[in-house]
Amino acid sequence: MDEDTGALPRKENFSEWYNEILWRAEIMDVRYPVKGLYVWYPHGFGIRKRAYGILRDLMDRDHAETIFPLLIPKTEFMKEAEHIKGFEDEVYWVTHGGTSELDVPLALRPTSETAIYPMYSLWIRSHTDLPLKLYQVVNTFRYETKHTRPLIRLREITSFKEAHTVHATWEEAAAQVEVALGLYREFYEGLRVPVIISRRPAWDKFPGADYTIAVDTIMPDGKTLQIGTAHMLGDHFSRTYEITYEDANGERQYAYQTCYGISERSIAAVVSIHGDDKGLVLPPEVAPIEIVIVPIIVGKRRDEVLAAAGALEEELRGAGFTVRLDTRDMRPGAKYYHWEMRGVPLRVEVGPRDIDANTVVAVTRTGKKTTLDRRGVVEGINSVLREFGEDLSQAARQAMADKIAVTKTLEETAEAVKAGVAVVHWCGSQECAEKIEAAVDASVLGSEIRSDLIAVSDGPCIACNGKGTSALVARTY
Ligand SMILES: Nc1ncnc2c1ncn2[C@@H]1O[C@H](COS(=O)(=O)NC(=O)[C@@H](N)CS)[C@@H](O)[C@H]1O
Ligand SMILES: [Zn+2]
Repeated sequence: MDEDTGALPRKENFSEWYNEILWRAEIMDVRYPVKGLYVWYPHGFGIRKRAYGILRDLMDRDHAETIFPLLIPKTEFMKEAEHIKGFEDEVYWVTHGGTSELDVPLALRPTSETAIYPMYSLWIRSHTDLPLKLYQVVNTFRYETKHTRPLIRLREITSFKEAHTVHATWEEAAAQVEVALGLYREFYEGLRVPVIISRRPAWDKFPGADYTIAVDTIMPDGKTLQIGTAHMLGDHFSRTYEITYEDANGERQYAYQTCYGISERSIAAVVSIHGDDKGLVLPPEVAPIEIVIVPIIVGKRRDEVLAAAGALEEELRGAGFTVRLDTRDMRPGAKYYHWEMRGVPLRVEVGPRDIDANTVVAVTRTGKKTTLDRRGVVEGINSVLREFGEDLSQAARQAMADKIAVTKTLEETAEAVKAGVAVVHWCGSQECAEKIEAAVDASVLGSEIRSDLIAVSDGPCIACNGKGTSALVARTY
């Protein structure tokens, strides 16, 4: 990559800041010659790798990972009416193999229900086969007609983690939706990304689902980003794909299902929420390089400093950190700038004074400086990084809290959604939702809100004065 120079746009100009940081911090190259398809730079891929490592650890607690085929025969895809209606404008079709036309066109999976469920129908025979909980991390394809955006709205979703579970009863499936939301909450805690969970209105639920519960975060420009969803599928798909099981009395029953997904929007959230005017700020948990060592080389003691820096690198690597010793022939300030842009959480400086005092200077990405004893340096760094991660969580929570306003009238709501999320009383009717959306130029995002930053209450619907409860209204990505 060409060495970067010059300051980023200020983060308050979020859209420009976001577009520039993707290449300046070597996350994604947007120059691929197909709209909506982008290329991971290795540094960005390293963030994804660590983030999805956390996600897999959570999923592997009680799911099994596998991979289903990418291509779905039209005959299977077209079976579930509501699902088709929801996706027919977004599906890519493969119609030829080489020069010969395929007798059955093949869909590129937009999501994998119609690839997986015909196999579930073959695999599930008895209640002893249940519950079945599988997931895959694959690329999926959606011919998005809305504005595409790297990491946020892609036509090839490269990091689509989709779980598909099968249960004997509706209640067990409903409980699994709650398990999924718990996993997502833990995942985003690991990324230090605050979330608001809510139930999507019926007209926004996943095609073919009974209901959808979504995980949103609030981006720096006040718009919300849906960074995960969990769907209760009931027995809609099991009736369409004949997923039945013999119960303990030998009766054939239709199974009940859920599915839940996360994509690289999780990385968009990390980049957007923690970044600052100097570049990326990465939580240690997902930083491809956690520590960069910068030797402060002063004249004749050059070799001594380099030797000390090398020994420190060995020790830190031995302790399990991903560490980089930067011995490039550059001013220290230019090195600081380079690694700050890439979000490295901790810089450790080693100079002649430190050697004499048997200390090192640790500087976090957000500028907190600590002098550490060279002896016990691993413990010292661990506590500095732990505190750094906590500080990121707190700052992100506060930033979210500052973007949430409880509003009582349409006028107040119209004002509030320009900078963030409004919490209003809504009766739940589509008619009132449309009135609200028209009046405030934002979306009714969800009800049954779960967030420790929002106190849910009852009150008169701001559109009809009827019995209402708290609901989210916001502009969305
Ligand atoms: N075009 C897109 N680009 C990036 N991420 C997307 C895109 N479309 C959806 N997502 C993300 O993927 C998540 C799951 O997608 S979904 O349509 O809501 N749900 C499903 O596809 C279900 N089969 C659960 S896996 C969404 O919550 C959203 O965060
Ligand atoms: Zn109403």
